[in-house]
Amino acid sequence: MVVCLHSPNSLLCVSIEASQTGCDKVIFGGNIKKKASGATMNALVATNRNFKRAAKLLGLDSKLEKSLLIPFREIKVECTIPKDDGTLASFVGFRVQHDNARGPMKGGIRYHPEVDPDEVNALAQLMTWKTAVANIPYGGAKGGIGCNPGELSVSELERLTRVFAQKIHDLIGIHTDVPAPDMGTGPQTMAWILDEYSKFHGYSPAVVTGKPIDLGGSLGRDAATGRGVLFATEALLKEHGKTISGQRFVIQGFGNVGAWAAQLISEQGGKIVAVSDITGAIKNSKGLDIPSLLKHAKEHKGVKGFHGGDPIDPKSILVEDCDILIPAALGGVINRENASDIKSKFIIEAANHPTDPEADEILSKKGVVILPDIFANSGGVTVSYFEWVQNIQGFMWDEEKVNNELKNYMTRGFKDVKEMCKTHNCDLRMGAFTLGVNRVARATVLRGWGA
Ligand SMILES: NC(=O)C1=CN([C@@H]2O[C@H](COP(=O)(O)OP(=O)(O)OC[C@H]3O[C@@H](n4cnc5c(N)ncnc54)[C@H](O)[C@@H]3O)[C@@H](O)[C@H]2O)C=CC1
Ligand SMILES: O=C(O)CCC(=O)C(=O)O
Repeated sequence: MVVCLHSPNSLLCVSIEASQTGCDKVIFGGNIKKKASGATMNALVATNRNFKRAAKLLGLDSKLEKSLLIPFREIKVECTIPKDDGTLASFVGFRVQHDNARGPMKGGIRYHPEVDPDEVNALAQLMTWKTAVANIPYGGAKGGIGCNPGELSVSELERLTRVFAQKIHDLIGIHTDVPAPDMGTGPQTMAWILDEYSKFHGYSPAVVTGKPIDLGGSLGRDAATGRGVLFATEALLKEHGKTISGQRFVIQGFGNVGAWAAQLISEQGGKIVAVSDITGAIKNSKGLDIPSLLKHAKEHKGVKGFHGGDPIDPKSILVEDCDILIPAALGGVINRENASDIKSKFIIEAANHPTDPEADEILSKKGVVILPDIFANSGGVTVSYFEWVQNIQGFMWDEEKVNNELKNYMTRGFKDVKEMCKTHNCDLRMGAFTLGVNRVARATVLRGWGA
């Protein structure tokens, strides 16, 4: 038997087919670390830096600081599936459970070629602070599989999801860890995980959120992250004596979050002047017709080729002229290389960790106001919480109640963040970090160490 030890040194994006390697089995080895590429800082280094700044502002004890930083549990599993053509493909799946001091760990599962252990770790940590900022009774987790979902058929995606669920089913659960969708996954992915989990543990809809409505999903969850972005933006603008109406927006990413944000913002009179996705970028200084663009993107699987605007270089999207920039795709996109060219006055972080700490410094000197991810995109996990509550109660809320409650949480969250900014004389990112870290630290100390 020939065994091939495979240790990729950069991206964990490979789908290695055993038949292609000439080996009987492919083993993914080593402690794989993704190096920061070009101007982008490693996601975990960046997140730890923000955490440490917050810990310093709070005057946290160094031992407590260390305990909050180390993840509760890191899971790495090999997922091999037969592809539709009969060959085998192996993928690596991760679930990092960062902290459970405030409740069950909570966070999405991402399918993307650039999923790597450091990034999943960073995203799991961000979930811990995010659920605390939102003041919902959860800790933080995140998962991912290094794959390109666009290159897999629906039945391949189903097999991959079921194998992943088989490997982690004992480590997730209604009161331990509750997954949800993230980039490259959606309600159907959650339905497969629910079905696979239920084979081992009995039917348990609350084990995942972001499910299809027919399986106990919540009304309003699909739009929740985008709607939360709208409420967060309204709260920020109000403080600056402005409203959404008449502001010019640029949005990077036109998936679940970006497309819903665009729709809801344009309904409030905001002008979306440019958007991009993986297929391309388009611009119309008079404002894009969002309903037509949504129809086009659905029919053509992307924004490319939309006739209601001019094509532009997707690389320039973040530096397009606008009042408000909304990154709603990948992490680390705003970095030391492009920060000084950014023209917007406000950045609303709909994506997770879109801004490097180095870019934060540059933008702060330019007077750009950044609404940080752990508050700005917390609408998704907040409505996930409502979904979990509805499942446990066995009682479905109407959409108006979901949206009204979401608005209450986002408005209160903004007030709480601002309060911390005042207390610690800091920017909104540190306001949100100190708020989240302080709440988790308090819960940790109250629970004690079982001595
Ligand atoms: N779905 C959710 O409820 C939440 C998502 N987020 C974050 O929001 C961001 C977007 O997530 P979703 O909209 O759910 O994912 P999605 O998979 O629905 O959409 C992702 C979008 O990003 C675009 N994209 C991918 N690579 C790109 C690139 N190199 N340049 C430009 N566009 C690119 C895709 O074409 C697509 O339009 C992620 O950072 C995710 O972690 C945060 C909170 C909750
Ligand atoms: O809805 C959830 O539970 C988590 C959403 C998520 O992954 C995120 O907020 O980044």
